[in-house]
Amino acid sequence: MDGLLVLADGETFEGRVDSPATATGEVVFNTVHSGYQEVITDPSYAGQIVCFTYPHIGNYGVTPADDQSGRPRCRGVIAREVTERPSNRRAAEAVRPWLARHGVPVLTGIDTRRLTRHLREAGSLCGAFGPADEHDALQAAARAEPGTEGADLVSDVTTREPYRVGDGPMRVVAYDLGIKQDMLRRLGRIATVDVVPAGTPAADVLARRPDGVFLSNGPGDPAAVDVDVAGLLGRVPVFGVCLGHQLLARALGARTYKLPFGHHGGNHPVRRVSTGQVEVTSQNHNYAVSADGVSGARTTHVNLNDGVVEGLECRDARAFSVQYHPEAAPGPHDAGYLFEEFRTMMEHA
Ligand SMILES: NC(=O)CC[C@H](N)C(=O)O
Repeated sequence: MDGLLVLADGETFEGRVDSPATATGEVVFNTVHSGYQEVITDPSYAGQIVCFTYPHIGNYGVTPADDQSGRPRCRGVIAREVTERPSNRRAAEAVRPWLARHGVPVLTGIDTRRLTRHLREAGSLCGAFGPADEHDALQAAARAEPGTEGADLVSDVTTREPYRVGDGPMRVVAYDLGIKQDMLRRLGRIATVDVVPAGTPAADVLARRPDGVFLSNGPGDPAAVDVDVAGLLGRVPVFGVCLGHQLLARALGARTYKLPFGHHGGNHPVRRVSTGQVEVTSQNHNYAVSADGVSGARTTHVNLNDGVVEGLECRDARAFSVQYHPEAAPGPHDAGYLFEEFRTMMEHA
């Protein structure tokens, strides 16, 4: 049926929707060419509608091994075209029925290039899409949507009970702030990992006598997420990724701020300051760390597109973090070495 996306600033985009269901959330664009399933099941996208700039998704279906959590996490999916029937006969399911089964609306046929240009110029905006004859209701929903600003979406995605994965030689406690499965797979190769809920006190974590603590990715505004990182610093090695990077930086005195439209893709160039080497990275974040105000830490990685701080290290506290995703899923594996650096830090602690 005819569909319509209405943004909070009134901009509209005509397309097609599969059902009368509507989707409301902060609209972000992701530029990956493949890996739509990893993006859609990444809990970091909770509260958001994802627009794929790549014009055609779904051609290899969905496969459980690619899930980054138990189900799709974004509020809605926008793409120029979503394949009806995957060409990959090994696929467990096609994308459209998979999304329908999980209640995630799909909008296709819109001018995704014009939407992307608009978000780049206007910045991330909340929006709502649904049947084309519901313009006024969609505009009201878009304007009423709080988005991720100040939103603690982590509590919606974290585990309620601790659980254990992996069989590596080290002992790691990982805060589940919306943790991706491929992060757990990478950690599980270097450690036996106790995954704990977001609200776990630092004292409980330290009582497990870990060799290291991992702070995971996750949705929403880091300023709205309450994890006692300061209670860990100096007592145990800490490695943070994406939201975990932002929380570590805040515990070190840094300010976090919202980027105009974030970094969401698989080809962001990041320079490693110590070697000058450039890593092509997988990224998915709307907030960033301001370098000023960080005490006792140095910037280890910088984004070559816009100079955003992409990594920090606090040698005294045996803590380091990156804004981008070393586990990829989706995207390149250039930064996989960071998990070995975490293991080395724990071995020499
Ligand atoms: N992938 C993430 O951990 C995202 C971190 C944070 N929610 C942001 O948007 O910046």
